[in-house]
Amino acid sequence: MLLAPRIPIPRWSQLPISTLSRRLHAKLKFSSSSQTKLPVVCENALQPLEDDCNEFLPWLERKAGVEISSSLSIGKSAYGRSLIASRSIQTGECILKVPFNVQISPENLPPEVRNLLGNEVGNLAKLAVLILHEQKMGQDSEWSPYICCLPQPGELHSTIFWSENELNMIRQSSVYQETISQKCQIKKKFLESKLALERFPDIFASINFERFMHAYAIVGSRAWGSIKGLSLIPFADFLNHDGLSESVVLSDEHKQLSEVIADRDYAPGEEVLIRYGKFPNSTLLLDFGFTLPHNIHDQVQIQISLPPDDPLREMKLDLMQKHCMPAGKPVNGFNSLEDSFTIKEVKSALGKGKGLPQSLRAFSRVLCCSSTQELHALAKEAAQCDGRLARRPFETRGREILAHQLLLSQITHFIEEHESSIELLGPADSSSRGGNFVRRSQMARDLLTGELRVLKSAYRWLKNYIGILITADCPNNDVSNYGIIPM
Ligand SMILES: C[S@@+](CC[C@H](N)C(=O)[O-])C[C@H]1O[C@@H](n2cnc3c(N)ncnc32)[C@H](O)[C@@H]1O
Repeated sequence: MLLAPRIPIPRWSQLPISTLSRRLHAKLKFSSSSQTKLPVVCENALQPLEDDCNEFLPWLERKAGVEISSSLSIGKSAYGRSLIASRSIQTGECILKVPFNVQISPENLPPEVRNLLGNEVGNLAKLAVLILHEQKMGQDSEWSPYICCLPQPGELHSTIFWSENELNMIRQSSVYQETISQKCQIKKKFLESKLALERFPDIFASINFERFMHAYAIVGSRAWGSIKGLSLIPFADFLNHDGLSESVVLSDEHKQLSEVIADRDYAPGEEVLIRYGKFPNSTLLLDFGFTLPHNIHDQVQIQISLPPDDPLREMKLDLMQKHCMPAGKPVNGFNSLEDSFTIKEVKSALGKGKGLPQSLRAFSRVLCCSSTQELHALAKEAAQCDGRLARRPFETRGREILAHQLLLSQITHFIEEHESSIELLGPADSSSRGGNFVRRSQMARDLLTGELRVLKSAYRWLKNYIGILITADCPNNDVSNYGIIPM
């Protein structure tokens, strides 16, 4: 997550650390409506904390030398540890302030370890090493009360911890591939850190890849990043996520603290939630190990490729590269025309709201060209406009229809794949296997149904667009000239 700077007009934007790192080289059930935010009656009633957490806040306040919160206490909900209003909270009230001096950053690593970890290791891995170090110190760690509260192995549900069988449930989603890449990335970080760790066998001898990955996932799901780097913010990191909340963790450089302002009133006993970011279920699942049943930020990543037997393949590839189309980038060093496009929910099939990404529509226009003349015409048009290829509808309506029919058939294919994967999962909670499998099946279902919703919205938009073109061109719906099947 990214800390929003504490500036007069707050910027409500955050990113999870692991998403950031990937880009750079990373129940108490509440209704999801921000208007009501009433607790939904469920089996997961809020429980007072039965473990040492009663002592946690006083310990942190002693360490910080200031009061951190007068309105929150630590509780347990189905989301794990959580922060609960210990009295009425008013909208706009500052509910916690955690000074920088009790935040944990790579600077807190013992200098002899820190100096051995090169820049290439990165802050996320350094913080993971720090957690492993403090765990080894046990009661002697100055952070021991905090380290004890972190999730244990087996308690995290990011897809990096899923078995091959469990991962198969989400094979149709891009999260499947992203999980594999993320595990490779963590392995790389482990090997880079290992060289340094081996110099301290008494501390790190028992550290294997699994333990490193667990520590890495802890950091990825609960550290905040800012221009200064990356830090764990004890107490603030007990706050759970609501995608509709307007509360985020703010950073005040001037006062040297992080704080949270309530975005609504809370009654005593209610769980206080913040927004980690405007994250789709794919991000929540990979980086945080949970999903939301209906996530308004859902999106789907689709991959479209140019058929290898397209006679104009080389020319199309060349043109796309010249015009810096994302899909023109060589993949794995090969001249492959394939890339992924992100589709968000298309709000209305009738033209209101956002349509499909322009880059995707441009890609399919290039894909459907069947002569060198057509491609030359696209290049000429791009040169005369803003340099971007195929951004305008084809002048010949039939070509525009074909380009969008091509997209429609791809989207239909993705819809069918998602539908059969969801069917294979069976109805919710019907699995005879208990524990993690049931939980992860539900996450897979949330992920795939969210992506399906987005795909269907794209499908409706495309059908509507094609329908308009066909009707405009062929009032009698005689589309036989185009070789198009009437819809
Ligand atoms: C920053 S920590 C929040 C405190 C955490 N519950 C704990 O036990 O320490 C983030 C983790 O909390 C859980 N979490 C947060 N919001 C959630 C939600 N809306 N639904 C399910 N789990 C959630 C996930 O396990 C996530 O990785």
